[in-house]
Amino acid sequence: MPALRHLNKYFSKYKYRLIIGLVITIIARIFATMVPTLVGDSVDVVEQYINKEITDITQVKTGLIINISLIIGALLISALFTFLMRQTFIVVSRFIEFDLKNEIFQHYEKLSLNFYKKNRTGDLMNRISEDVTKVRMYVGPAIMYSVNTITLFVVVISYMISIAPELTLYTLAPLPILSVSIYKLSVAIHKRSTVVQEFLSKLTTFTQESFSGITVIKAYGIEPQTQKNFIELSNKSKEKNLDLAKVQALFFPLMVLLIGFSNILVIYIGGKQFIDGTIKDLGIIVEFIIFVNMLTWPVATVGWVSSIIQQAEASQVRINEFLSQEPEITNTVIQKTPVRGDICFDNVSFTYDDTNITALKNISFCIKNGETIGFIGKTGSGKSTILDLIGRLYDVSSGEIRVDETPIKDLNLNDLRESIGYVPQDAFLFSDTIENNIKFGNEKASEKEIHQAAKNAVVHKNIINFNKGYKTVLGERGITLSGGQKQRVSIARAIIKNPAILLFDDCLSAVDTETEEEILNNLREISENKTTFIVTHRVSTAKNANKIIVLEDGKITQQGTHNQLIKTNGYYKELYLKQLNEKEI
Ligand SMILES: Nc1ncnc2c1ncn2[C@@H]1O[C@H](COP(=O)(O)OP(=O)(O)OP(=O)(O)O)[C@@H](O)[C@H]1O
Repeated sequence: MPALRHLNKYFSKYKYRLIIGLVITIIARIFATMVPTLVGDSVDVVEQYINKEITDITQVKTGLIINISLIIGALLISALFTFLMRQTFIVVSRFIEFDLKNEIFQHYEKLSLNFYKKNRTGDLMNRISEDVTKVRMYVGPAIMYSVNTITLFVVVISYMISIAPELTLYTLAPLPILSVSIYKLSVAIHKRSTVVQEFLSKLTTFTQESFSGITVIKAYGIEPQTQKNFIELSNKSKEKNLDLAKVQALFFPLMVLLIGFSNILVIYIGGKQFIDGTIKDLGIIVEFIIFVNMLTWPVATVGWVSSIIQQAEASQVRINEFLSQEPEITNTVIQKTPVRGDICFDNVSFTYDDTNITALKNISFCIKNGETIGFIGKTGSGKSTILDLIGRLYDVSSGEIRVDETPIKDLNLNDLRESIGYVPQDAFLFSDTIENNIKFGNEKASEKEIHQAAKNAVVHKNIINFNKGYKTVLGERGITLSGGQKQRVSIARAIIKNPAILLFDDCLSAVDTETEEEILNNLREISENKTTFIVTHRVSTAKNANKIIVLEDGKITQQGTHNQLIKTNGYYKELYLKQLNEKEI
């Protein structure tokens, strides 16, 4: 089980708890094994009375009362320690589950965007939830039952051998069959439950997508078709569930059958040995029947535990596969490197690994702190890619980006990202209050600062019109903002961070031109001591920039100020005239 070695560090972390668990288990089992002996003794007392070896009934009664009190005492102590055993092992398994989930999540966060493109979200989620749960079954129940079984075996079997070796052999003979059968059954159950799980995921994805896209479903009137697809899928799911139920139903009958068989063997062989005098006391047979029943579940768990370990190993292999991935972009600089915001692209080219699309070709430009640069160009011309490279979401394929004269790779990555306020093309807001969504840019922001940022992004008035104002919850359980409102909340989030570099990726596209004008005016003041990048399709958004760069197919085709560019024939002038006409219309 090489993959499961990854968990050794956690076992070592919780070693004292595990050792205590081991001691508790041994105590619990020792007290539990006292019960059959006491029952056997009680039968012997009665037997001696019947055989007239004891004639005083009071002596029999006293013997029985003492034994019964001892049985109750041993059972209570054993129950208490069994409770403590679960408390120790299962609690440790929950701790390890928590640690492992955190380890995976932290690692996910470090991984680069390429990792997220190569792997599906469902897969990422499965490894942190389902796979961790399977691993927990190994660190919790599997270890607990193994310790329990080994302890019980050592204590019980050595005792059984000491009092009736031959009978012990016959009694234990069917148990390995039970163990192997349960193992085979567990494997079959696992296979079928994996299929059931897959169908459950399919059903969940289907329903989730249907609810998210309910507007489209209703608008196109495809409810009957959706219903049909759902029924087909849930029928298949039901069939797989029935398959699983069939093998699950075999579990307990199989156990009962094999226990019954062992009991018959004890009675038959024990009876014969009693008759021929090999066994002296009838109490031994009674003891052995109880022992067999005590051993059955632990023996069954050997098979069950083997299957749990196999599943955990497979899950840990999947988890390790992600944990072993190195982030493509790492922070190699420990010392602080504060960022002022002078940025130069020096002959930068960039090709996306997965699509092999060369999004940028020999791009060179410089911008100083306090200046604004606009990027304009057809869709797919490489504008967003430039912003991604500034935040080092990707590293350039060739050329160099310098920030404050330092190559971007020689900057402390955390300082670089902390100095950036980024407003993406698709504004993403969390299912949280508007206030918290804005504060995401600066956790320490006061209420006044939040309101000011929202005012600068011209969304304050919209927010206060909601019943709960800034406390309005967004997302699935809350209200849905319009596209333009989302963009402006996202702008407020960047502004409140007060960063050295502001990156606006086509984030005014859903805002009317008047509001856009108002936001741009506010930004002019805010960005006085900042470096601002504005990506847009609208001339009106870029026109006040100190420099405008026109991109086409990843190359710079034009650059200059608005006034220079409208006098030069080319894409910018054409766009300007077109948008001017639209405005007049
Ligand atoms: N994450 C990505 N992985 C692979 N290829 C990408 C990725 N993002 C963009 N591309 C490709 O790179 C090229 C440039 O895309 P980019 O998003 O930079 O263009 P854009 O000018 O911002 O476009 P738009 O105006 O439509 O936002 C496109 O051909 C696009 O298909």
